[in-house]
Amino acid sequence: MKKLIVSDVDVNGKKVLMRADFNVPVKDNQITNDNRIVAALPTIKYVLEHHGKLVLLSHLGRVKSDADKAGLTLAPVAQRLSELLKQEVKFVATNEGSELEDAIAAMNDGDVLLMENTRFQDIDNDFGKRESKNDPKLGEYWASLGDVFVNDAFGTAHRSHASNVGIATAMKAAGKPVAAGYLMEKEIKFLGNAVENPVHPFVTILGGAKVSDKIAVIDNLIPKSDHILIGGGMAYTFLAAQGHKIGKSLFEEDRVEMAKELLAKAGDKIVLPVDHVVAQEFSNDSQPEVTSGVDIPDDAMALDIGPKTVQLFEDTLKGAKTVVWNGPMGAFEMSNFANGTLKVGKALGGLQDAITIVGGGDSTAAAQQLGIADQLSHISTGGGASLEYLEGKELPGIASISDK
Ligand SMILES: Nc1ncnc2c1ncn2[C@@H]1O[C@H](COP(=O)(O)OP(=O)(O)O)[C@@H](O)[C@H]1O
Ligand SMILES: O=C(OP(=O)(O)O)[C@H](O)COP(=O)(O)O
Repeated sequence: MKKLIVSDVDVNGKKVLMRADFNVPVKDNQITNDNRIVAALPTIKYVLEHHGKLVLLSHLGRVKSDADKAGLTLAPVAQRLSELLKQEVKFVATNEGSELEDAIAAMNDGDVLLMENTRFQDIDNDFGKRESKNDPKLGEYWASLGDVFVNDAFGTAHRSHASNVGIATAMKAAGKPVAAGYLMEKEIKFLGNAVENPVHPFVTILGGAKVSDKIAVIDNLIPKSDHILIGGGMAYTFLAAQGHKIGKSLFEEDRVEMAKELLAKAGDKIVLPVDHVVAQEFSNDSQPEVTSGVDIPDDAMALDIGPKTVQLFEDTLKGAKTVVWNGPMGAFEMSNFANGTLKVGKALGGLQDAITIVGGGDSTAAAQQLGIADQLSHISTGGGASLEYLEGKELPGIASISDK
């Protein structure tokens, strides 16, 4: 079904609400990779050049308590966006109430404003997670601030939250247009083409840290994939399910049963690490050691795949024609544990005539940091979103955009 695109709607003089995915890696309030901000620029520029009043919304990280707020403010994003646009981006340090409403009322055509992290609404209220549980009243409130809603947050499209689905639902109920942005359009086009008739061998590579989020996608990827390589923080729940010792490695006990079922269903399609780079602590100062086999000492945690695993993954990737990769193979932000991610990325870059897709905020950052991004066919801004899209699922963020 064809979706309404931002260029299909009149934005001139209108208050344009735009949901972007500015969930960028941040350390000590410094953005360490601005890929997701850069990816939103075409839509942002379109609205500004066509004299809209642009009101931006995004989440950043996962807000569980007041203590998280200082580290998860969107203020650094406003600053970076302002540098990229070479124009002031007004940052409003709240996302509800008169301060925000007054700031929007004061906007001129061509102005841009960013409100504070939408997930600050996940704490300190009677509803509970108002944003992440899609409190309809919150969606209605945000929708009341604009004339048009543009959803360009592909990275968040697998979530049904107030700032994407909630606003869209309320806008449509009020007879206002809900359009996709250019990034959303581009991602759907590329991923759609890649998976409609994927050329085999089709290899899926999964890693990263969001185990409980992403383990479920494996079920639907088993029939589509010839091989599923599992590394990074994702691997240890599977190794534990096989009865291996995993020491202090990342582990989600309540996903062990699911891991067992997936292993039984996938047979030898799932390829797991056979050795690891371990350390005593989650720190680059902690002495790295390579294990001789698959078991991990009780006092150590695995922070990267080991050299035998790198070889195994490289061998499995040989001849692959379509590869989808989400999640780094280790804690690549620390130089001692970046080798597995680098080698797997290089193996992808070296494939002949293959479609290679990397998705996710951290995976993209890893590919860029390690200098392999330009060797890949497509860098998707969505990790979980691209995986669920590839599974064939209808993503709620996309479904809630108006049809043409
Ligand atoms: N073995 C590991 N132990 C702990 N964390 C890991 C491990 N391997 C990878 N990670 C972490 O996973 C994070 C990225 O995971 P995730 O958010 O799922 O990826 P993406 O953002 O690309 O979708 C990185 O911050 C990385 O440090
Ligand atoms: O970074 C994101 O997902 P990703 O890590 O799967 O790419 C999105 O911004 C969604 O964030 P969430 O997984 O906290 O809902």
